[in-house]
Amino acid sequence: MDLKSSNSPVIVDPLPTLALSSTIMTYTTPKSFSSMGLYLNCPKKKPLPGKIEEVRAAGWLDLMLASSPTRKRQNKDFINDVQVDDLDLRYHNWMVRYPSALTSFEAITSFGRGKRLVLFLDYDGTLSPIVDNPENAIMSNEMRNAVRHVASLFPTAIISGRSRDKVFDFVKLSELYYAGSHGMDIMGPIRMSELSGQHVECIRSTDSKGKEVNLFQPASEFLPMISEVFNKLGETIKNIDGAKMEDNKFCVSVHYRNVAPHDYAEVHQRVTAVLRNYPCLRLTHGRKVLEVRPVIDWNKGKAVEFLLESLRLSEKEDVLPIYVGDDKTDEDAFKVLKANNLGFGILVSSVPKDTDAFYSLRDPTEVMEFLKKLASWKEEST
Ligand SMILES: O=P(O)(O)OC[C@H]1O[C@H](O[C@H]2O[C@H](CO)[C@@H](O)[C@H](O)[C@H]2O)[C@H](O)[C@@H](O)[C@@H]1O
Repeated sequence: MDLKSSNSPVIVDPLPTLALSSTIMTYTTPKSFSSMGLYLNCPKKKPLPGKIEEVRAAGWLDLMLASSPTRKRQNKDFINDVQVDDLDLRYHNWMVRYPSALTSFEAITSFGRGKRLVLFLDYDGTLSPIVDNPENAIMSNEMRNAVRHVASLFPTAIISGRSRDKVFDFVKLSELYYAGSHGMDIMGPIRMSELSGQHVECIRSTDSKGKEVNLFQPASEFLPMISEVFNKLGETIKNIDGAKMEDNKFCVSVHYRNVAPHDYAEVHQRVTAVLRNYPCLRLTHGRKVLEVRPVIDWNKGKAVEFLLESLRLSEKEDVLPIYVGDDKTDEDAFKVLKANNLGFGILVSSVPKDTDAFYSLRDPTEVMEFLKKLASWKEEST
């Protein structure tokens, strides 16, 4: 794939784009990119903002400050009941547009009757509550049992920003399909197109139980670059109190959940200063986390399409995919389901948010309740 080709699809990222200079490049862009049409032009980056005001002007600082507000913290900041009531009112108004998947359960199941459901689940904030230390984002046994139960009834996949290995270590269920690194590392079933001899860029492998599976890693040629940038970012943020790196294999997380808000701009500036030398990497924003990833046309939405195809469940009218997730990156999957009228997304949020999901759930506890209800419904209806 020619990186300079003007025919490449362009990623449309709703977040502010990274304001960077492309003057110095220490890393050579991989030349032998595969021919799947996933690789995009490495964008020319704008000059690096020098002052906090410029970080704010680019929209990042407000995003970082607003990221992942918890209900508890908001309530604490509010000084009178009227404002708390106002928040509740806004949430209730929002839920008119994005009704609870629990209270709308009957509508969901009557739509799903006679259809084959496929479940896609995000991990952090969906199956496990958001916690200060990413290493401690443990999934409860009750949630694991609920996921195991639905997976015995419907094809089920976890699609996470974490590395595939790490999310498997948390979930520990071999009966699921896993996509790590925001969908850039998929372990799924052998694709039918492969069996019929068509060329698909997957690696044949075996899972933890020795079953033959396919590995799809569209960003594998970025691995050396990602590992180099991981080290540089670690070095640059090491003396910012509370900042923490996480290696997600094909992407890198820079956590600032435990950083004092007055240092947020500093975190952003240092990260963007490193990235100015890597025009083939881009920066996105999650819940108190900056995420660095390759500029390829691949995301959680594409991973959903890929898995549906691998499972021979794409373009079938009797298939109903449901995606449950809490974060900005899950919106790519919500969009794919909505745009193609395939199925629907459920946003996990306790505050009003713009979303392409159809329904909402407040938190992982409600997600668990929803999964249990789905399992009971399926068992009762067969
Ligand atoms: O796609 P996901 O499975 O939701 O992964 C997205 C990021 O999730 C994790 O970070 C988030 O959860 C942490 C644990 O609760 C929390 O400390 C952090 O502030 C959140 O952003 C994970 O650690 C990241 O690497 C993922 O990119």
